[in-house]
Amino acid sequence: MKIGLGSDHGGYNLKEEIKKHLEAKGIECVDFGPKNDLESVDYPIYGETVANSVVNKEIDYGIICCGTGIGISLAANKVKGIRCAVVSDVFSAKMSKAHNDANMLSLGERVLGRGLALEIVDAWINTEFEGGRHSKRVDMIKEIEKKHSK
Ligand SMILES: O=C(CO)[C@H](O)[C@H](O)COP(=O)(O)O
Repeated sequence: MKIGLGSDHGGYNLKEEIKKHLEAKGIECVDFGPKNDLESVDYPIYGETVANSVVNKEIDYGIICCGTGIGISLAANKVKGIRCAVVSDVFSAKMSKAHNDANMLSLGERVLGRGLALEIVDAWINTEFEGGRHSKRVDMIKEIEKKHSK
């Protein structure tokens, strides 16, 4: 499994913690930046960059962070084919994969402690999409996307 990571300055430390955590498990990570949190950067750039890499199949999944997880997820979700879930609890992390087939996860460094954030990451990467009745609903989301991308 290859995971792309990105953040803004507000999510930088959490991105670094997630990278350490995943690499310690032998999971390959591609870090799309930023390289430090010394300056303020704009989250849409990093949300879109990681999202592009997911839809281009250069990576399997994306995990992105900003202060709240919200802004960067909104940017990622503008990329056709992305289903990015902002998550703050383990149950929603599991459901975002099992029911919604989320291909990106977004976390807020100013919302979550490190321990919970890493539990959420583990729950998310270890959960599979269940398919079945959920496939039809995910397909309906894709239809909406098609309708609005003309
Ligand atoms: O959470 C975020 C977007 O949803 C950003 O990280 C946050 O807005 C950055 O704020 P500031 O420039 O004040 O550090």
